[in-house]
Amino acid sequence: MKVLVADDDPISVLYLQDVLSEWGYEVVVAADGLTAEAILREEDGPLLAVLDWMMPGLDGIDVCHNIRQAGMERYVYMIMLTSRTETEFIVAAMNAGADDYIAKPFIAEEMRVRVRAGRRIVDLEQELRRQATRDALTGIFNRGAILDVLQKEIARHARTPNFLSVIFADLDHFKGINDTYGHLAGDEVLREATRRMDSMLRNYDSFGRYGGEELLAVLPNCDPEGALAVAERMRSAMADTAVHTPYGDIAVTVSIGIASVNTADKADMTALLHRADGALYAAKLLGRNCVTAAP
Ligand SMILES: Nc1nc2c(ncn2[C@@H]2O[C@H](COP(=O)(O)OP(=O)(O)OP(=O)(O)O)[C@@H](O)[C@H]2O)c(=O)[nH]1
Repeated sequence: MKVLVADDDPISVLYLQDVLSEWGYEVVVAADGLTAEAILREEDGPLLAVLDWMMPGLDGIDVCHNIRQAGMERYVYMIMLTSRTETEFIVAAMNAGADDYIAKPFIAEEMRVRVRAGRRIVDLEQELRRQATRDALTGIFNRGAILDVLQKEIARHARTPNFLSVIFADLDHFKGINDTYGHLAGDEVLREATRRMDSMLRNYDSFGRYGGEELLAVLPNCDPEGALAVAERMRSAMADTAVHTPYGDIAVTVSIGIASVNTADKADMTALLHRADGALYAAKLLGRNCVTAAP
């Protein structure tokens, strides 16, 4: 796990770097408050931080305050390093958003257990977030989370001329699979189908379970031709090989509807989903196991 050490005293930084690396942490260093804040705000920034109170630019208190105000999605656990241990200072640090403090000069063992306590909180927070955003059966995003991703992608690319595509995929005659092989076999098929289709997506695409056996992929920076190619790969990943389950090999196909929008054209999430859903309906009408693009 990454830990940010923000301190303008190079000796103190070296010592902290030494002990934290020895305990298995990956240390990121900032020599002033502004750099510390910028690092913590990075998309993949550290979730744990040890901040010196006195720093040039922004001090540790300002950094805590700004990070809490930033409304970041992930929680950053911040430990204030301070030579001021009177109650009023501690209260000020905690009020600014610090989670804990350590008196300077610190004893390594105390630092170790306090950072470990922080790590426990961060781990718990991440697990809660995972449970809240993932579908329990398939492990892909749940409906709320994939719609959240789509909304954010639309907002992120608003006013940039760029294509955003969505893919709606629905397993064909899934009720029949449940009826013939049982619900547990249906679950296996659903799990394997999401795994196969997910593996056809790029790293920056997202995949979620929209409803029962209806899946939604969000493809940023992907034009209609690109989306068609991905959807076709998803379709054949299902049609080409039956799903091997303890209840027998089960052949299953998927119908797919796609819709693309140029994000410069004030994309509307509901309208985009509606178009993709219409395309999926058309694919079902065409006899299933095919891909249809919305006009
Ligand atoms: N095993 C299993 N079945 C599910 C799950 N979620 C939804 N289903 C089933 O998926 C089936 C969907 O059936 P329908 O909506 O009639 O669609 P279909 O049989 O796939 O037919 P078409 O979509 O028209 O090709 C229902 O029988 C649901 O009970 C799940 O998590 N596990």
